[in-house]
Amino acid sequence: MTELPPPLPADDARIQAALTDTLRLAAVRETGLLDSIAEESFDRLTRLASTITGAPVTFISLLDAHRDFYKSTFGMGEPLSTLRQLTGRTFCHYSMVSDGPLVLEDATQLPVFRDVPTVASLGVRAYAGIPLKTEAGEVLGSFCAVDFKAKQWTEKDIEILVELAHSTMREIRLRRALRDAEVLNQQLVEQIQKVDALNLALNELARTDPLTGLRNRRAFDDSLELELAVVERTQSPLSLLMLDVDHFKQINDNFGHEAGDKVLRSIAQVLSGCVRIIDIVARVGGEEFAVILPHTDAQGAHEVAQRMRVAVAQAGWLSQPTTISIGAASLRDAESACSLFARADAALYAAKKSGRNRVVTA
Ligand SMILES: Nc1nc2c(ncn2[C@@H]2O[C@H](COP(=O)(O)OP(=O)(O)OP(=O)(O)O)[C@@H](O)[C@H]2O)c(=O)[nH]1
Repeated sequence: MTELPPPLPADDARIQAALTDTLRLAAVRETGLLDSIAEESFDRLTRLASTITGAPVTFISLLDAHRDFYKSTFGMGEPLSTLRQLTGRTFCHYSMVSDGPLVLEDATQLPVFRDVPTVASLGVRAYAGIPLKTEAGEVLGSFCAVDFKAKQWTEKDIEILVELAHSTMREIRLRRALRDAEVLNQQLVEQIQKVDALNLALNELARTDPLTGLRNRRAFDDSLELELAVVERTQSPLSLLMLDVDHFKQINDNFGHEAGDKVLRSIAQVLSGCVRIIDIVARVGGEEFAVILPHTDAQGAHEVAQRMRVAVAQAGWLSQPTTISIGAASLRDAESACSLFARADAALYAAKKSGRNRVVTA
């Protein structure tokens, strides 16, 4: 490389303008590498550069507005290897504004370059820096090799450094693509979570009676099957109440459909207020309700049913009392949900037949 003329140092104003150029700085920050820790994928490249060129020190610099950040250093030794950033004018600044590789055999012999602080402070004499250029033409920093004695860089040395600078840029692009993919992935996860939440809400809606907010018939059927499965394991008692509002047609006829709706909502509240948290209250028909009472025998079920009947009768929502009839049935050995439901319903029918506003146990 001795036949190359010594490079002309760029003037300070040009370097300063390039250092603080907003597009270039944005590109540097976009790498996401500033202040990041050392990584093998970059260290491998600086190590290789030293091995092949024989330069004792190699490094990858990223030029922020007011400091050089070293993403990877090789051969600097302690404590220099922990010095991951430099301030003041550096060779990399000249490399940034040089059109191609900046190759200096002996900085101490060259005007301006000899005044670069690291010449005096660290004893740097030879420098070869390959600008790290984005596809848009922004220079992020340099891939550099340094020697502490004058060095005649061979063409092969420079070719290798140029190749490794390309590899560094590929690594930077790859990291960027990975980050973008991670962001996309995160967005996808969030979308899936939203859809899941919506599905959950929809499912809940499909199982809820819109008028009273209680479980609807479908949810009731599922709950009864589930509770029966529990009973099969635990052998605990379980009872079912079927409730029907007495003469509800008259309520609608006398006070209007809206008043009828209001009564249904109020009954739902009263029934819910009469049970434990594990009990399940559902609206299973127009003016029909059902209550599943886990861990409750016939006597317990009768007590709950009476409590509900009295609470509704005493409510006084309308100028005439509202009453309910209740059929109660307790699960028999190996009985199906269907059979239990039919027996409770038959008991309800008996309560209606025998005068209403009463509880009949199957
Ligand atoms: N307001 C209102 N009325 C309803 C709703 N669903 C059913 N109904 C009414 O409830 C009434 C039920 O009447 P019937 O089945 O004859 O029974 P009932 O009048 O309560 O008489 P018994 O059950 O024999 O005491 C009908 O008039 C239905 O229109 C509802 O969501 N809102």
